[in-house]
Parts: sequence; structure tokens; C-alpha cells
Amino acid sequence: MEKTNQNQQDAEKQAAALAAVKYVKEGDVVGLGTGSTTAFAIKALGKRVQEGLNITAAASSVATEKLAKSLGIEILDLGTLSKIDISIDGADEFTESLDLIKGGGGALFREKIIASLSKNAIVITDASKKVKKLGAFTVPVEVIPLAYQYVFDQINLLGGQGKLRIKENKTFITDNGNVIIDADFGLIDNPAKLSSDLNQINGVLAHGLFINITSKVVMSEGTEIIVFE
Ligand SMILES: O=C[C@H](O)[C@H](O)[C@H](O)COP(=O)(O)O
Repeated sequence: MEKTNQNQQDAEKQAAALAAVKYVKEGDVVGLGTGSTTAFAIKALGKRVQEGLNITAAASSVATEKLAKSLGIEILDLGTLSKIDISIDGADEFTESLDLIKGGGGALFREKIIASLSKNAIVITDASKKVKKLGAFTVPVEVIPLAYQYVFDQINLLGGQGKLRIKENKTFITDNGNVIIDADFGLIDNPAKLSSDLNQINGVLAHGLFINITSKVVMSEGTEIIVFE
């Protein structure tokens, strides 16, 4: 990506993050996503905490937990929570019907738990993430390692072309100790059906299709903030 485009995209990510952080209220339990867009939100939230806002938070990744703690945000154990007031997370793609693909950073499982627990699941993006149909971005599928080949073959039977995620010349391992298959299904006509088909494969911990979980998408485009809900 050219530098000016990158700067523009970062400015949009930050603007969406700042707009979303305004929804957080005193006393809230806040779910924190993962990724470059969410990092802007965590920093803005950290600033509000330093100015006196009382909140607690749940983190969707080790990286997010580390960043949040460094800014003075108190982190709760996700496994003990039965509800989250508000969550803020990014996405790799979204449609106006609030269906998403997530997991580009590999945090999809904990992100899905956080979004599912959230009364108000807010997604923040720059304008490049908005699509008419999901699927140009491959669907990340988190797989328990011993089920790798089985799941790979099942994805193939569903019409997908899987690829083991490699990062820095090594197999990418998630915070949960699993691997990721990035599955190319082409443009997806029925994301809800694909989501349910993937859920039924033994060995799949989670996949990156987020259907009917999101409350609103706060998107920044140029100088404008557009909210889809
Ligand atoms: O696993 C990572 C997450 O789902 C991210 O929210 C997603 O990949 C978007 O990341 P970014 O904000 O860096 O584009």
C-alpha cells in the first residue's frame, strides 16, 4: 500500500476508534478486540481511564491484554464473565447487514466469545473494509492441530480452498495453541449457511464469519463517521 493511502487508512481507523470509545460509560465492563484499529481504541480508552473513568475490561488476546494493562486498564478473566456491557473490535470485512469476516490477526475465537457476551458489540473500521459480499478476504478457521488434515479436507468438500497460515516462516499458532486454515470460498452467497456448516466440523474451534453478533459498525470515511446498525 502507498504511504499516503496507509496514512489515510490509519487516520480513518483512529477516527472510528475515537467515535466508538465515546459509547463507553462509567462502570462498564468493556470487551477489547485485537488488531491495529482496536489498538487506537484501547489507547483512547486508556486516556479516559487515566482521566478518571472507572471501567474494567476483558481482552481478546495476549497482545491486547498487555497493551491495556500498560495503559492502566484493569483486565478481568474472560472465563468468569456472563455479560459484557460494550465491546469494541475491528474487522477484516463487513457488509451493511452487519455480517463480518474477522481473524486476520488470529484472535477470532476470543473475539467471538467477547462479541457473544456483549450487549453492545461495536465494530470499528476504515472505509476499505466495507464490501457488498464477504469473501475477498479468506475466512480464518481456527483448528485444533490434531484435526488439521480432517478439517482441511472438510473445508475442501464445502468448496473452499484452505491454506495453513504461516507467519515469519513458521506455522502461526494462536493464543489458544491452535493453527489457522485461511479458507478461500470466493464471494460468499450465504454466509449464515457457511458459518453453520463450518461450525459442524469436528476440530474447528471457531471461524471468522461473525453473523448476527454485531450491534453496530462505526466506519470512518474521509472526514465522515458513518454508523451502520
Ligand atoms: O484477529 C484479528 C481481528 O479479527 C482484527 O479485528 C481484524 O483482523 C482487523 O484487524 P485490523 O484492525 O488490524 O485491520
